[in-house]
Amino acid sequence: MIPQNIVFIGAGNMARALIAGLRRQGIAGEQIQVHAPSSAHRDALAEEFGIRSLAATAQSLPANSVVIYAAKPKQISAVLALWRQAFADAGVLFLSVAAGIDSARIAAELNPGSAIVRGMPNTPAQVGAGATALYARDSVSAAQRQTAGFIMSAVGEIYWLSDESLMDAVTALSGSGPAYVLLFLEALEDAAVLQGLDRATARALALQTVLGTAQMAAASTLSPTALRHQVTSPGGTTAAGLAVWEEHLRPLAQRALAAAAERSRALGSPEKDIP
Ligand SMILES: NC(=O)C1=CN([C@@H]2O[C@H](COP(=O)(O)OP(=O)(O)OC[C@H]3O[C@@H](n4cnc5c(N)ncnc54)[C@H](OP(=O)(O)O)[C@@H]3O)[C@@H](O)[C@H]2O)C=CC1
Ligand SMILES: O=C(O)[C@@H]1CCC=N1
Repeated sequence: MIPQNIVFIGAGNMARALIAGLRRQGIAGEQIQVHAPSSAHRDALAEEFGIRSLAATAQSLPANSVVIYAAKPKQISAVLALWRQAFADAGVLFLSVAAGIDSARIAAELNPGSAIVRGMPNTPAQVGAGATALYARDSVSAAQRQTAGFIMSAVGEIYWLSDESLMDAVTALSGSGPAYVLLFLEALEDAAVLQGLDRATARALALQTVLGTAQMAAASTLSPTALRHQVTSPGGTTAAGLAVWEEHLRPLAQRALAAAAERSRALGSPEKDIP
């Protein structure tokens, strides 16, 4: 179901990516509103995408509105307290992309019967290549589920979860993942410069290698392991490089995802002091 009125709370990176995607999908500018404390930020989005800038907290919203929470996790309680009245309409679908904040907490602070979908997108959404995991509470109707899927599909692939507790792992993998891949790119580039390549060539080759490999893996029916074996000649260069990666990479990946998932759980805990 195509939403008629979409309100963004937050005018940062994720809001911008989603608004761009929705406009690409043909959602009219007047159907989208954005609210954030900084008038400069929300007005800039309004101008760029032809949407409406919402200065004050709305007291009521049209039926079947979708509210997309795209401000920081630590602001969610204050925002819910301010907007609670406007969300009281049973038809409002609340879609939160805040890391760590589970839907039970949102329901407790909003209204136990509220229709709430939790999503975890990632920044490749900026170019329509995002990966978003979604979880819907029981109170979400089939039409609302479809609406949430439509919105997040505007910026890439969607994956529905039936167990919300997996959202911390998803956040650690695909939510934070673009930063890991970018760090990997930086590390490859620096290492290639150490081997004598100029920086521009090192950057271009590293980027095309990661991009091409991801495209190859996505197009193939073979597993990553099988594809890796195709690159690895016995006694060759790849085997020599892989021996070094294998020493550290898997334990590092496990520690990194465990740390990120733990942080996701901490962000969701109102008792913890979140910086
Ligand atoms: N960045 C990422 O890779 C991902 C982020 N997320 C989640 O998305 C959410 C947004 O992240 P991101 O876009 O990166 O953050 P940004 O810092 O880019 O944007 C946050 C926005 O929230 C606004 N804001 C702050 N306080 C309030 C308030 N009281 N009411 C309304 N809006 C407010 C800010 O306003 P102002 O413009 O006035 O400063 C800003 O526009 C977070 O919850 C994050 O966990 C999820 C997946 C990936
Ligand atoms: O770092 C964060 O907390 C957010 C959530 C996932 C990606 N960025």
